[in-house]
Amino acid sequence: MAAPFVTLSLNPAIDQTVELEALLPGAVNLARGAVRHAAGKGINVAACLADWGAKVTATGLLGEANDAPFRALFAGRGITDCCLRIPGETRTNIKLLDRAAGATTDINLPGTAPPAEALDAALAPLHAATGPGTVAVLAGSLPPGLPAETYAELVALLTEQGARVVVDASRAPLAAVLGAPVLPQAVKPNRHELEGWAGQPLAEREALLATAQALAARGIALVAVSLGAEGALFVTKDGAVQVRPPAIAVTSSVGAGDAMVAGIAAGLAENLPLEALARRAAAFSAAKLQRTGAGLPGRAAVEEIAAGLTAEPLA
Ligand SMILES: Nc1ncnc2c1ncn2[C@@H]1O[C@H](COP(=O)(O)OP(=O)(O)O)[C@@H](O)[C@H]1O
Ligand SMILES: O=P(O)(O)OC[C@H]1O[C@](O)(COP(=O)(O)O)[C@@H](O)[C@@H]1O
Repeated sequence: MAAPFVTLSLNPAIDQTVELEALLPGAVNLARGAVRHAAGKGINVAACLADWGAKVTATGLLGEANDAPFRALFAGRGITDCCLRIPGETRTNIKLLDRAAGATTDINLPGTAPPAEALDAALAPLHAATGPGTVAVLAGSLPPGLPAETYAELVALLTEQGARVVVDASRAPLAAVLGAPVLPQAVKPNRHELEGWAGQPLAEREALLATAQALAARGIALVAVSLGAEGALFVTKDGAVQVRPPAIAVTSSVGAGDAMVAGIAAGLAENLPLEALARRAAAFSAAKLQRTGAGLPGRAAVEEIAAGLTAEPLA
């Protein structure tokens, strides 16, 4: 039977989070400590959905030399592990938490080029886990050597299989998805990614909204534009809302976007109306911000946060 949720992670990562009093570029920085987590966009989405209580299958590529943290995460969360192991290591991305500035500096490595035959072998379980009603999440960068059209082609194939497809990508893969004849059900660019696609700054909310509305008018059912501490815009062809985050202490913003993607996927699976879906997605992010590493505190806590949020209608 097809899984309700399937994620694809072609370029996952181990996130090494290094905590500093203050980041001083060009100087010797003494860290308070460091932690390592299995991560990457699709993996983080799978962890959040599993913590929400959903049945999730994780597909994609993992380096066989350092897959222990991923195996532990899948086992701990009850995620079905259908990731293909390939020779070598999954990349390590560095996250520098600057406590004084309250900011995170991300250093994301390119990842390792997979062997030629690996892509088809990795995609077979994705297709096997997909059927009518599946929500398929394609998230994160592509490793070196994979064509920019990889996600765009998958959107068409998975849609043909009856899935609702959510894409979280940037740069050339995002442009390919947005320019393809078959569009996904939902996309979640952040401001920077949407500006990169539009080829111009989108400083004002009106410009962001107009760009998102143009994409929705072309046939993407939900366009979510995440704006960090300003929250996010959620746009359909029939309406638009902004949800602002609750006042909470931020432990780590790494993975907040992935949590939002998971919330969108959970909302799509239940056919939630725009306002409820937006509050759920923002609540997933808010719940994630209170912890380092992927995941949520559990469904009841997330629902409580969602109940306290307001979706402000936009003209
Ligand atoms: N510093 C922050 N304070 C409050 N909420 C935040 C903060 N950073 C992120 N969020 C929440 O997480 C969501 C996703 O974060 P964002 O940084 O926009 O995504 P991405 O990680 O994809 O760049 C935001 O829409 C917002 O709801
Ligand atoms: O696949 P990319 O674009 O290189 O990003 C990978 C990085 O993004 C993350 O998934 C976090 O993403 P968000 O902060 O946007 O939610 C990290 O875990 C990972 O190191």
